[in-house]
Amino acid sequence: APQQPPADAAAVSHFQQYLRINTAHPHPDYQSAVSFLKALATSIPNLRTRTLHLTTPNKPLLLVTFPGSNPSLQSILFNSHLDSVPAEPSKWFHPPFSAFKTHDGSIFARGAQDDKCIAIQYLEAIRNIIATDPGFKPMRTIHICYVPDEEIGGLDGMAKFVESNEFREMNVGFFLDEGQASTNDKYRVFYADRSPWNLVIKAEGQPGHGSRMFDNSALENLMKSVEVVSKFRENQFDLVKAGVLANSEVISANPVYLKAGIVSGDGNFVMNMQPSEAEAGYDVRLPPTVDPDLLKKRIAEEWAPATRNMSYHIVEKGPLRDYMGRPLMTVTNDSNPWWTVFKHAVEAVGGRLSKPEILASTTDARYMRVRGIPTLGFSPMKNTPILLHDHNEFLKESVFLEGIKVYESIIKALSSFDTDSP
Ligand SMILES: CSCC[C@H](NC=O)C(=O)O
Ligand SMILES: [Zn+2]
Ligand SMILES: [Zn+2]
Repeated sequence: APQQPPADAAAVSHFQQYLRINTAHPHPDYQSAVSFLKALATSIPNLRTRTLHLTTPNKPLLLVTFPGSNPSLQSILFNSHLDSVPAEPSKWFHPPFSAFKTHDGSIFARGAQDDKCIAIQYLEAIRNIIATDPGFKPMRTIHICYVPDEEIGGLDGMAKFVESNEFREMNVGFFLDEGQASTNDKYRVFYADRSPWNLVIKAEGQPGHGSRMFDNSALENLMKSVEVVSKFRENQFDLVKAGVLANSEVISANPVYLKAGIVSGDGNFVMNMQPSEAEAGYDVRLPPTVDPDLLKKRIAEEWAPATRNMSYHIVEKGPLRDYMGRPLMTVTNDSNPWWTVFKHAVEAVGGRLSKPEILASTTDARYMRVRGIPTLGFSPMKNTPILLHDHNEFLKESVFLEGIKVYESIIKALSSFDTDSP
């Protein structure tokens, strides 16, 4: 194996140890994850830790703090969620909680990209800064939070945290959350997330014998709607395929379930009965640039029209506007000083950023943006296939280590930046 400085080998080993803790839903081992991270943080001089229990004892939130020399300045908060989505071991080359490292340095594990890399990188970056300059003290206080439940919407995690006194007292000025891997030489950065809606459309209709022909059966009505939604989806997707808009800039409406039919005692569907009810579920995502009321009107008039005996239910899984009524987007130009400092810090270590993007999915960043806190999504992984939530998620150790250097630069720059944003 190639020679590796001991600090790098230790950082990689910490990453692997963390990946071996199974924090996948539905039974994430948060206790082990928090004890591990707490021990890792306390092995670094000057870091303090606090564990908060905002809901039940089995959903802890770990807060790591590096106190700044000027507590009157707004602090910086780095975030990483503790949980992962499940993995199907039989579909993986290496067991998903083994953190197996191949001869070419690829580390396979659920969470390697999403988002256990940044959890360890934040801490190792601070460790390196202090190792190089034992007298280093940030001017602004730096916090890292490790939160539960991001993958299931964050209601018992970040949503509760931002309501807490602990959070209010932190006086956060800038928030850095997870991003996504980039397949090219530039790092990606995200200034907004799409907002998720869970949409259920239901049809009711006349039941009847399977042999009868009549109008307005529930399934016939539902299938008409399914076609209409598919057509809308196709039009949106065509804009992406034509290169007019990015994936995350259109509305997606993907079918996730269909439910209909009469089930008999033996568990099979009854074949000669037309059901009186049928429903379809959609995962809908709205970019912050669209008007949600227009989509609601379309759903009411075209996707689930009462004239076809249809009804619908939307569960909005996140806010669309901040407390000032503005779309949830962080400014990425020089009018936002945090952006300028962040960008220069990435460039100072030879990194290049691609054009800021909207994230196609949803993260806990929305809970900060809704409070007007400037927030970027960033996970420094370049030349890396995008494998979050996929089988065989992996990250190369060289990419992981390079990310630590990027955070060293970001942490130093942001924590010593002295004009408070307006
Ligand atoms: C309803 S919030 C869901 C959050 C989840 N986040 C990551 O995948 C997502 O589906 O985007
Ligand atoms: Zn994530
Ligand atoms: Zn995820």
